[in-house]
Amino acid sequence: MSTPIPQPPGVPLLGNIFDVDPSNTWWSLKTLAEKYGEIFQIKVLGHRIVFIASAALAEEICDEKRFRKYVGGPIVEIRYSVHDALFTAYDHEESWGIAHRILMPQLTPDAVASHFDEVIQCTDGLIAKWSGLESGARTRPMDDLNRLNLEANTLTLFGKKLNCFEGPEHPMIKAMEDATSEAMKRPNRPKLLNWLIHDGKFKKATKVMRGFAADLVKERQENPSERRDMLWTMLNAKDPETGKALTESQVIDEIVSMPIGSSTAPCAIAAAIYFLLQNPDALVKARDEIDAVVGEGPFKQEHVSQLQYVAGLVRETLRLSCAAPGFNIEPIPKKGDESPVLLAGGKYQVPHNQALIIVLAGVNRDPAVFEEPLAFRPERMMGEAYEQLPSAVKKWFGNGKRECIGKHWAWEFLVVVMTKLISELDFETADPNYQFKQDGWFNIRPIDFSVKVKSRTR
Ligand code: HEM
Repeated sequence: MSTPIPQPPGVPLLGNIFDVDPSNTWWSLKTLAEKYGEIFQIKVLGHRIVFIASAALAEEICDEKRFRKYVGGPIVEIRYSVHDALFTAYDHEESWGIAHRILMPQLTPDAVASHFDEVIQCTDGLIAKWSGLESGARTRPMDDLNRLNLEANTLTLFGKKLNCFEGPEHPMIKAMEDATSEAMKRPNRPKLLNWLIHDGKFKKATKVMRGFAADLVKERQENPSERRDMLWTMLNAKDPETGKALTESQVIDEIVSMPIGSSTAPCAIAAAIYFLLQNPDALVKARDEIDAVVGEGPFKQEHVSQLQYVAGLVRETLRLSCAAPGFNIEPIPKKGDESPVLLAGGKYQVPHNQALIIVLAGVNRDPAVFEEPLAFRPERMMGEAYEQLPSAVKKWFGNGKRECIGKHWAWEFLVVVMTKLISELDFETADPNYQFKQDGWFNIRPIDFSVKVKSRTR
């Protein structure tokens, strides 16, 4: 006999519509995970969704022999903007393999390391801006970190300097926010309402994002360069397996997908600044390590792998911030077999085609794995201690075949930016009563988090 999957009581007809705040879905899911534990379900507009919030169950459904990525809900909606790109392709679409094989060589650890100087250059822009702020001025780190991310992403992958720190925010940042927020909200609204009221915003954001990508392509075509970067690869490389190249429209799809994926990284950095302010001991340890490894500088690529405490700090940030808050899984269909899928050795049962969403806020804080799961302890994310953790609590970049293709880019960016911020700036909490809360769409960031920042006093 299986155990019923817990579900909040809900209301007649509308089900659990009021249990999930449409403007902060992931915070609602975190709250439900805290209440219901390892597994729970909700029903909205007749759809049942099952959420997984423990390390053991996440480990089980990350088994690629039984389960695969579920392309549904918001991921299907954002296909309006990027079609069958890497992030949005269905399992059966050939486009995924073609794009993956073409683009992967540009995102290996070595390829990413070759852009070290560019990431430093972009980060120097941020540091100059922050150290030039008037004494005592408050700033919201998220705003400038979004600018830094777009600047670094566009420069390293597409060879274009945007000068994002100057003037008003680049329109791409708002367009990504608008498109992803719309994609998250659409599945829970009646179709007619989407069409009547919300299509306009989605179309406008998509036009801005695709226009941004088209301009990058046009500029490169009009000014051919020796640079063999991601953009060159997108425009020239062929899939070694099928011999196919990306079509013009697919190039735009993949260009747009990169800054959207990458916009998770600034969310993690903003959270790391918060965690360090709350944990001054960790800041001291990180500074001591950076001072010992990099010293008076210059900071070089070969230092990155030596910064073990900073690496632990970045991993602990990814664990606790859940900057990418979850990902979707479904059972691999078996021809002619519609029998229920058993979880935890039969303790739970779900239909053969049930969408399962991993809520990392539950998995990453599972008390069965972590002592004091809410404490920020970079040490548990270093060396042997880290190696021994179950793989389910290290899924901040997703799972298996559909794991984040930008994970090495993200890692380099996070370690380099954190190292420079820690060694060159002093942060102070702007509001001592600030309560950490996050919101967001495809990624989550601290809400209304402000700091005071100045050059480091040595
Ligand atoms: C801290 C930073 C990042 C985190 C935590 C993160 C997390 C993730 C996760 C969890 C997935 C899997 C999504 C799913 O299963 O539906 C994913 C996929 C993806 N990410 Fe990232 N990501 C980050 C940075 C980046 C960067 C820097 C890029 C681009 C340079 C990127 C591009 C992508 C793409 C294209 C996919 C789809 C991959 C595929 O299905 O083949 N991400 N990411």
